[in-house]
Amino acid sequence: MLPFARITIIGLGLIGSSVARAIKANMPTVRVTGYDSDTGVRERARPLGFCDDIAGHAGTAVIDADLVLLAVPVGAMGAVAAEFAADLPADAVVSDVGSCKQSVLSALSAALPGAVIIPAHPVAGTEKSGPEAGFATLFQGRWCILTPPADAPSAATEKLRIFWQRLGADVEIMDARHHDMVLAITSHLPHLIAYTIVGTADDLGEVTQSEVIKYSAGGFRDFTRIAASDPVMWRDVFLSNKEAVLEMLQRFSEDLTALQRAIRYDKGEDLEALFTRTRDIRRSIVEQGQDDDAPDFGRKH
Ligand SMILES: NC(=O)c1ccc[n+]([C@@H]2O[C@H](COP(=O)([O-])OP(=O)(O)OC[C@H]3O[C@@H](n4cnc5c(N)ncnc54)[C@H](O)[C@@H]3O)[C@@H](O)[C@H]2O)c1
Ligand SMILES: O=C(O)C(=O)C[C@]1(C(=O)O)C=C[C@@H](O)C=C1
Repeated sequence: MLPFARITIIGLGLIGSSVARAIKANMPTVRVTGYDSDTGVRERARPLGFCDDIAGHAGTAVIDADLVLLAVPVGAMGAVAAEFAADLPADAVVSDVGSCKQSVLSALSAALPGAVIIPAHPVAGTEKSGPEAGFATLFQGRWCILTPPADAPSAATEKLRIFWQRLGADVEIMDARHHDMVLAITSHLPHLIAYTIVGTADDLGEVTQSEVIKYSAGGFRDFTRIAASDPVMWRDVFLSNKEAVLEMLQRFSEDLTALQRAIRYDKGEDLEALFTRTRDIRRSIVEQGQDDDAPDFGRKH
C-alpha cells in the first residue's frame, strides 16, 4: 500500500530532485508535481523527467497533493509555505528535508495554522546542488530523522515513515531540539571548520599560492570538498541553528585551546592520548561497517 499518491516537491535542487527520482524508482505509480521559484531551475528540471509536471506557482503545485515536501533552504521554508497556504488541501501532510528542525517547525506552523506538519531530515547529501546533481539512490541505507511535534497525528507520522523507508532510508524519530544539538556537532560544525580552514589557507595562498594548490592532495583536499557546499543553504543552517552551533563551537574552542597548550608546553603524552582515542573511534566506525570510504560515510549498512 502506497503511503501517498500525489506528491508535490517544492525546491528542485539536489535533495528535491533526488526525492523525485527515488519516488520514480521505487513508487512509479505515484504522481510527482514539482515547483521551484527559479524559472531557470524549472526549465532545467523539465527535460530531466523526474517530475510528471512542473507548476508555475507554489499554489497550483499543491492544489490536490496528499504530501507536500519542502526542499528549499531552511530560511525560505516559512515564505514558501505562506505562498501556498490558501491552496493547501485540508487533509495533506506537509513535510520538509531541512537540515535543522526547530526553526523549520516554527516557520511552517506559523505559516500553515491547523495543517498536519511532520518535519523530516534525510541525513544524506553531497557538496553539489541543483537539479542535475540529484540521484535516486541518495537515501539508500541512510538515516532519515522525523521530528513530529507532540500533537502530530500518529497516522501521518507512520505514513511518512513508510514513505522514507520506501526510498531506502532507515527512519528514526527524535525531538526537534535534540536533533538540532546532535546535527550541530556531527554535520554543522564540521562544515564550519571546513569553511574556516579553506578560507584561512586561501588568505595564506595570496602569499604562497602555488604551495596551497600543489600540496592539497591529502587532508586539505577533503576539506575543500565540504567547503564547496552550497553557500545559501549553509548560511541558513548556521543562522537557523544558532543556539546549538554556538554551544558546540564553544566546546570545540575550549578543546582546541587545550590542544594548543599541549603543543606549546610539549605535552606529547596528551597529544598521543587524544589521537589514540580518535583513531579508536574511527576504527570502531569502520568495524561496524558504517564507513569504508569517505563518500559512504553515514550509511547504516
Ligand atoms: N545538500 C545536502 O547535503 C543536504 C542534505 C540534507 C538536507 N538538505 C536540506 O535540503 C534543503 C535543500 O537543499 P539542496 O541541497 O537541495 O539545495 P539546492 O540549492 O540544490 O536546491 C534548493 C532549491 O530551492 C529553490 N528555492 C529556494 N527558495 C525557494 C522558494 N522560496 N520557493 C521555491 N523554491 C525555492 C532553489 O531555486 C533551488 O533550486 C535545504 O533545506 C537543506 O538544508 C541538504
Ligand atoms: O556528504 C556531504 O557532503 C554532506 O555534507 C551531507 C550532510 C552531512 O553533513 O552529513 C550535509 C547536510 C545535511 O543536512 C545532511 C548531510
